[in-house]
Amino acid sequence: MASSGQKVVLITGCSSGIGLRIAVLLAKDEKKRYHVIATMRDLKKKDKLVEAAGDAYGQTLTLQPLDVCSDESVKQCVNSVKDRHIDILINNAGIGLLGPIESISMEEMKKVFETNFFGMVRMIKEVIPDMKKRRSGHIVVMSSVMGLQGVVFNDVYTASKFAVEGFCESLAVQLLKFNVNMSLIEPGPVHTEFEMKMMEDVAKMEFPGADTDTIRYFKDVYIPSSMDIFEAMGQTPEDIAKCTKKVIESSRPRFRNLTNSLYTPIVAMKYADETGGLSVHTFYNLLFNFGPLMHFSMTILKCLTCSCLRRRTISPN
Ligand SMILES: NC(=O)C1=CN([C@@H]2O[C@H](COP(=O)(O)OP(=O)(O)OC[C@H]3O[C@@H](n4cnc5c(N)ncnc54)[C@H](OP(=O)(O)O)[C@@H]3O)[C@@H](O)[C@H]2O)C=CC1
Ligand SMILES: CC1=C(/C=C/C(C)=C/C=C/C(C)=C/C=O)C(C)(C)CCC1
Repeated sequence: MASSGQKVVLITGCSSGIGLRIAVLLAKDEKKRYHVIATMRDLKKKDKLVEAAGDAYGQTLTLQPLDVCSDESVKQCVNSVKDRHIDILINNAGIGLLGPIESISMEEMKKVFETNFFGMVRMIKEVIPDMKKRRSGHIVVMSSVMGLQGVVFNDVYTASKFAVEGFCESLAVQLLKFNVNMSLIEPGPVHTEFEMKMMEDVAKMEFPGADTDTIRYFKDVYIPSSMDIFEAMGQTPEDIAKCTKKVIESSRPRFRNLTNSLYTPIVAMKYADETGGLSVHTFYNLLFNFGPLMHFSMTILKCLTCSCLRRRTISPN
């Protein structure tokens, strides 16, 4: 149970990756300012978290089952919290989906929206009545740079994160009237199981319904370039956890928080040309004309990220 003065933080999707690291970092806060309710849909997967939490487990960190795709599970979990008092909700649970849309079933696409978008909405709907009543609270959402800029062959995942962005941007205004803050964290590539799960899915894919050219562009052009991007730009889940901690500890938390300054030019490009042409053609060229030279284009990207742009992101340290 939280002791007085401690902030209650509920985090979704703590069995691995970013959620696990945020839970551990907050639970190990040296001033013990947080009581972390780390949730996961299958408690059989708790070992990695329990081990990483060490002494904090059972003290500043407790576990609860929570599946963001189930109304009942969300209700049960929030009801299990003393007085339903949650100071900070961190919506982290999410899944990826990669590949030509011709090969992806509608069921798979709906699952991505059910988890990434409706899962977040379900959580927020459950906690805001109490936060509004108390005139205090902070909702943090793990969005993505793919919520700001579309990326080829990530069509459905990107769409789910765009939905997250639109929803939160709209709700943030109303919540501010009740002194409830809303913050989006916008990571680029992060080395977690997310990356592994997607690559495993791709290896198994047979691409029904897709033509040979599309399959070739996906497997021989996109995948190697994407691996280069992960290698050159990839952050660790610890980096994202540190950025998230900074955001929740800020006296005036920002709404959007890029974690990787290398992405700033990509996002800026979108706002530099409202017709969208600059983004579409730059991405086309980077992938199809400079794809084999991706290492080289990564260097250009790094040069573009000058110090004034760097100031606009939150460094993990
Ligand atoms: N890795 C990356 O490159 C990036 C990731 N993100 C976002 O970060 C978030 C975390 O991803 P990351 O840590 O990388 O990936 P992981 O796959 O390591 O973690 C995802 C977590 O979400 C959980 N989850 C999935 N479905 C549900 C559900 N229905 N209910 C509850 N939990 C669920 C998973 O649980 P289980 O073990 O049960 O499957 C797991 O704990 C996601 O929202 C993702 O979109 C954003 C930008 C980049
Ligand atoms: C930037 C960029 C590319 C890839 C970006 C990738 C792979 C981003 C991954 C982001 C993730 C994993 C976000 C999770 O939410 C391409 C298309 C190769 C073309 C050149 C520019």
